[in-house]
Amino acid sequence: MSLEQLQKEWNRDGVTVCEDKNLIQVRLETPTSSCSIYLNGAHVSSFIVNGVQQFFLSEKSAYEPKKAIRGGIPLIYPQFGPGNIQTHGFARNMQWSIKSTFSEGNGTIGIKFELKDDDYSRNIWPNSFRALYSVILHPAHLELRFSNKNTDIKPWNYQLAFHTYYSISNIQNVHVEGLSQYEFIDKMKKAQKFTESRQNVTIQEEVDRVYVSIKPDTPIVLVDQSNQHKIILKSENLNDAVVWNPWVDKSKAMADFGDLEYPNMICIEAGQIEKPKLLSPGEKQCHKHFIFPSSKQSPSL
Ligand SMILES: O=P(O)(O)OC[C@H]1O[C@H](O)[C@H](O)[C@@H](O)[C@@H]1O
Repeated sequence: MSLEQLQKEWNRDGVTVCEDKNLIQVRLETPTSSCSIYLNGAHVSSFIVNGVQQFFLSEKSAYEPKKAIRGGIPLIYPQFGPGNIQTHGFARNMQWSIKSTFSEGNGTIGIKFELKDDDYSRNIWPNSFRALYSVILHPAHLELRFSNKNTDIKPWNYQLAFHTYYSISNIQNVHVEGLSQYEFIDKMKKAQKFTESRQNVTIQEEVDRVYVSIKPDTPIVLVDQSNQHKIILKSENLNDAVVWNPWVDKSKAMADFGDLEYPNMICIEAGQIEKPKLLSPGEKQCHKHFIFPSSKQSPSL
């Protein structure tokens, strides 16, 4: 569908379809918040509350069809990896279509995207699926709902992650709360398992960990001490959380990431990673993730 057709079909109060960096993007807006989502990957690239950008986006990111964007929220599906197919799956590389826009009251504005298997996906992963992804912008927080259905005649399993890149003042000023006493798979140490002993998880080197079996309703909190900014993360039906910062060497090795950008970002990813979900033919699963920023500027949270 052309940009003009998409605009005619979907533009309304609080929803604008536009072109950005040669890709189609949808912008959602409430009086106090906004967010942008590329159809390529249904990739949320920006989330602003009370004028404060919450997400990191690399200046070196590619913006091309079939390529992942470095920053915001790459949607990782149907595999996190390592596994049989490309790391982090293919959903972040594919063009999603818009299914509907909606409001659930209280000043919210939402958009639902759809992705189904096609020749490209079946060439990578030989299974039929239908995925729906709703991005719901609230006046002061973001809600993400992902559901997927097995439309195949055989069972298959999947992993999922909201691979969110947060913008921070400096990695030295931040810590993550809520992970204490959880086991984690340390990808920097041959995927061995350890138990987190710290109340406040800080980062002083390359970190790549999957914290597992996090109790439902446990909030994870990203605290930036320099500007009193906090981001509270909550999930439903997602058991794991990744903490990642590439630090010096890995930053240099990534073509789509600046060598000196690592102090200004941290990824905290809510996901279903350690134990993939099995879906029988016709079966469906839903997952939710919520991002609540709060700072001195927005004391209501
Ligand atoms: O380069 P990407 O595929 O986007 O992956 C970037 C990073 O994402 C995750 O956090 C993984 O745990 C890391 O191992 C990986 O390096």
